[in-house]
Amino acid sequence: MPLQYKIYPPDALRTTVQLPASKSMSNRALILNALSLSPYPIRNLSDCEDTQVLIDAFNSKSNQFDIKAAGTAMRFLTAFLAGMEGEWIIKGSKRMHERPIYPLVETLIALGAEIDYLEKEGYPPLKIKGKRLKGGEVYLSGNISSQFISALLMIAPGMENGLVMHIENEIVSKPYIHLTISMMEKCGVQTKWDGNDIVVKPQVYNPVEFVVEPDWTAASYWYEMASLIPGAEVTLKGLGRNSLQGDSNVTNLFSDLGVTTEFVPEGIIIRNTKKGTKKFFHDFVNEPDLAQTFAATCCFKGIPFLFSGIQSLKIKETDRVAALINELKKSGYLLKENEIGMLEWDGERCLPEKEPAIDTYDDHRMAMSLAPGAIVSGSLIINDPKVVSKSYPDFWNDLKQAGFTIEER
Ligand SMILES: O=C(O)C1=C[C@@H](OP(=O)(O)O)[C@@H](O)[C@H](O)C1
Ligand SMILES: C=C(OP(=O)(O)O)C(=O)O
Repeated sequence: MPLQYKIYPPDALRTTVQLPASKSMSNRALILNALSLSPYPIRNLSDCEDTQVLIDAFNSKSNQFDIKAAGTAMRFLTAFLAGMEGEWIIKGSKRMHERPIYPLVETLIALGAEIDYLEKEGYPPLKIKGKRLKGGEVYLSGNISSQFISALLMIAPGMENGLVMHIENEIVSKPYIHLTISMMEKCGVQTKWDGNDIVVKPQVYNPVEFVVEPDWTAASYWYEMASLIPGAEVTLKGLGRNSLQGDSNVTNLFSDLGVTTEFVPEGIIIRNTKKGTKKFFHDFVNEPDLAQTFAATCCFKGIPFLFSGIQSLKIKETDRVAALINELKKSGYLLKENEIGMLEWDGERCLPEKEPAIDTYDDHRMAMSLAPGAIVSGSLIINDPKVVSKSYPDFWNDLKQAGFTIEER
C-alpha cells in the first residue's frame, strides 16, 4: 500500500506563503554558473529534487549521473556534457527513459558531438564522448520540447563557429526559451531571434550573481485554492511584476476564474472576489505546466472548459491528459480528449466514487492540482503524496500552515 494523505480543507483561507524558488530558473543558473566559471553562489536556489539532481551531478566525482525525473536536468546536462572533454553516462528514472531526447541528440551530433543511446534508440540513457563542439547551422523541430532549444542555446556561445538554429514546426513552451535567453543576456551574451531562426555567435560568458525568483507555477495551486474558497485572501511572498517566468500569466488567466492579484512590496495578494466566467477557453502552448491546475479548478468550480495546445502534456512526467481524465472521473467529472492537443469538459458528470483516492503517476502536478478538490468534496485522498518534492517539497507543510488537516495513512 503506498503512502496516502487524507486532506480536509479549512473553513476559510487567509494565509501567507513563501513559495519554492523556480526550478526552471535554478537549473539554468546552475548551467550558466558552470559555463561562466562563476565564483558567485546562486541566491534563492530551489531546494527541490529536480535542482538537487543537477547540484549532485556538478558535485560528483564520477562520470555517471542519475538525474532521476528531471527533464531540464536531463536535457541541459546532455548538451553541457557533449561540449565537455571526457566520457560521460547520463541516465534517469524509468519514465525519463521513455521521454524523447533524439531531437537534441541528433542536433548535437550534427554540431560535432559523439553520443550513443545505451538502450532504446532516441531515448536516455546516453553515453557521451565530450569535446569542444564545432557548431554551425542546424534544423530542429520546435514542437516536442523547448528544453532542447534552451539546452543548445546555453552551450552555443562556446562552440567554435557559434550556432545558427532554424526551428521547424510550431514552437511549444516559447516563454521558457525567452527565459533562457534573458538569463544568458544577464551574463553579457547576445542572441538574435528572428522568426524561427536563432543565431548565437561565439562569445564568452561573464559570471553574475543570479537571484532566483519564487516559482509562478507553484503559485497556481494557491490561486486554485483561493478560487474555491469564498473570501479567500493569500499573500504569496516575493513574486513581482516583470517576472522572467511565462507562468506569471497565471495572474491574467485566474482573473477569469474569480481571483484578483494585487502587487504589493512584499509580493502579491490574491483574493477570491467574484464567480468567474461561464466557460473557460485557453491555448496552453505557452504555459503547459498550468494546464492541470486549470482543468482541476474548472471542474471543482463547475465551469466547463476547452483547452488546446496541450500536445506536449503526453510526454511529461506521465501522460497528463490520460491522468487528468482518469483521476477527475473519480470525483465525478467526465473529461474528453476529442483530438490530440485538446481537452474538454462540457459539464458532464458521473457518480463520484464514495471516497476517491487520487493516483499521482509520479507527477508532482497531479498531486498539487487535484488536492484542492478536498475543498469541494469535504475531504480527498492523495496517493503517493511525496511526489511534490520534484518542484515544491514544502507543499503539504504550507497547506497545513494554511489550516488544512492532513492525515497520514
Ligand atoms: O525549460 C524549462 O524549464 C521547462 C520547459 C517546459 O517543458 P517543454 O519545453 O518540454 O514543454 C516545462 O514544461 C518544464 O516544466 C520546464
Ligand atoms: C514538465 C515538467 O518538468 P520536466 O519536463 O522538467 O521534467 C514539470 O515540472 O511540469
